[in-house]
Amino acid sequence: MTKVDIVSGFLGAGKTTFIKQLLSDVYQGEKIVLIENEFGEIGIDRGFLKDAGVEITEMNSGCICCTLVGDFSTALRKVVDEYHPDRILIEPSGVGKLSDVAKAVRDVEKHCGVCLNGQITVADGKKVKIYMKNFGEFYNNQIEHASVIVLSRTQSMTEEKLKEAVAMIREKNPDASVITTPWDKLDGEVIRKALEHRSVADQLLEEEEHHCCHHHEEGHDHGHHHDEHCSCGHHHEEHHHHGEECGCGHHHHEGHHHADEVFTSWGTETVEKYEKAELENWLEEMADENKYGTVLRAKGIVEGTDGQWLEFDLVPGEYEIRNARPDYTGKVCVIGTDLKTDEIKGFLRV
Ligand SMILES: Nc1nc2c(ncn2[C@@H]2O[C@H](COP(=O)(O)OP(=O)(O)OP(=O)(O)O)[C@@H](O)[C@H]2O)c(=O)[nH]1
Repeated sequence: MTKVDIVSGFLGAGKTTFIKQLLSDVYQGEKIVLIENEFGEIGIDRGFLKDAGVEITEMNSGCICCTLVGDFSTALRKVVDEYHPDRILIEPSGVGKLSDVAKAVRDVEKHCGVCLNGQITVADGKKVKIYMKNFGEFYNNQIEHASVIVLSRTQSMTEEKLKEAVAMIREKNPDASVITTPWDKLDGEVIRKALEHRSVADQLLEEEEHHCCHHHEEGHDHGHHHDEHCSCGHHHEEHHHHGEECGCGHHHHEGHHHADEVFTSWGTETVEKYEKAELENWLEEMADENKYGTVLRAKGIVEGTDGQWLEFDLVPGEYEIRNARPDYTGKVCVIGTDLKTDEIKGFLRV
C-alpha cells in the first residue's frame, strides 16, 4: 500500500522548502514520487528534487479536485504501477482547498492501491492574520483540514506574534499538531513524531475501524461543510449545469469564488538579460508597493547581464535573489490579485 501525504499551503508558504527537508531528514531511504499541481503557467525548475532522485509528476493543466478527477485517478494509478513508490507526496496549488484534494485521494483509494496518510499544511507564521483576513475562503480551508500545521519563518517572529498566530490557528483547528520551532533546529525524528500525531478522536476511530490509515466518513473533518465548493481554478458554469456536481462531491453555489476569479497567475519565458540591480529594484517594488498590483508570489530564473543566472523568490514584504545554474531559457511567474500585467511586461521588456 502506497501512503499519500498532502503538503498544502498558501502561495509562498514554504511547501517546497519543507518537502525538501522531509526528503532529506524524514523520508530518507523511501521511494518517493512527488505530484505537483501548480496554479500557474510556467513550471519553475525544481532541479534539486530531480537531483535527489525524486520522480516528479506535474499536473499543470487544471486542478486535482474536480475537472481532473478522472485524470487524477489515472495519474495516481500510473504512478503506483510504474514506480511502486513507498510514498506519494502531493503538493497542491497554493490556492487549492485541502479538503478537496483529500477527498479526491479518498475517492480513488480503493482503486489505486493508495491510502491517505498525512494532511500537512505549511503556513507562513508572519502572514496568518493578514491571509485569514484577506483570503480566508481559500486559506482557512487549508488550516481547518490539516492534521499537522507547519509554521514557516518563525525564526524572525517575536514570541508575542507567534503566540497570536498560533491562537488564530487553534481557533480554526484545535486538534492539529502545530510545529512552531524553526525547522533547521529540528531533527528528522521530531518532525516524524509530529507528523504521526493523531487527535484522540482520530485514534479512537482508527481503532474501531482497523483501517490502514484514516476514517473515511463524510463531514468528519473539522469545519467541513457539505455545500463547500472546490477551488480548482475553473468556472463550473462552463462545464456543468446549474446545481450539478462536478465530481468533487460539492455543490457549487453562487457567492463562492473560484481561485481564478480571485487570483491571477501570469508567466512568461524570456531571453532578455537583466542587471542584478534592476532585478533587485523591481523585486523591492513588487514586495512593498502596489505598482504592479497585489503581488502575492513571484518566482523565476533569468540570465544576468554578466552571464550569471539569477533565481528569485518573492512573497509580500520579502524577496531573495540567488545565483543559479543556467536554465534552458529564462522564466518568470507572478501570482496575485489585480495584477498590472502591462507594467510587469514593461519592466521585463517582453
Ligand atoms: N527565512 C525563511 N525563508 C523561508 C522559509 N520557508 C520558506 N522560505 C523562503 O520562502 C520562499 C518560498 O518558499 P517555497 O518553499 O518555494 O514556497 P512554496 O509554498 O513552495 O511556494 P509556491 O511556489 O507558491 O508553491 C523561498 O524563497 C524560501 O527560501 C523559512 O522558514 N524561513
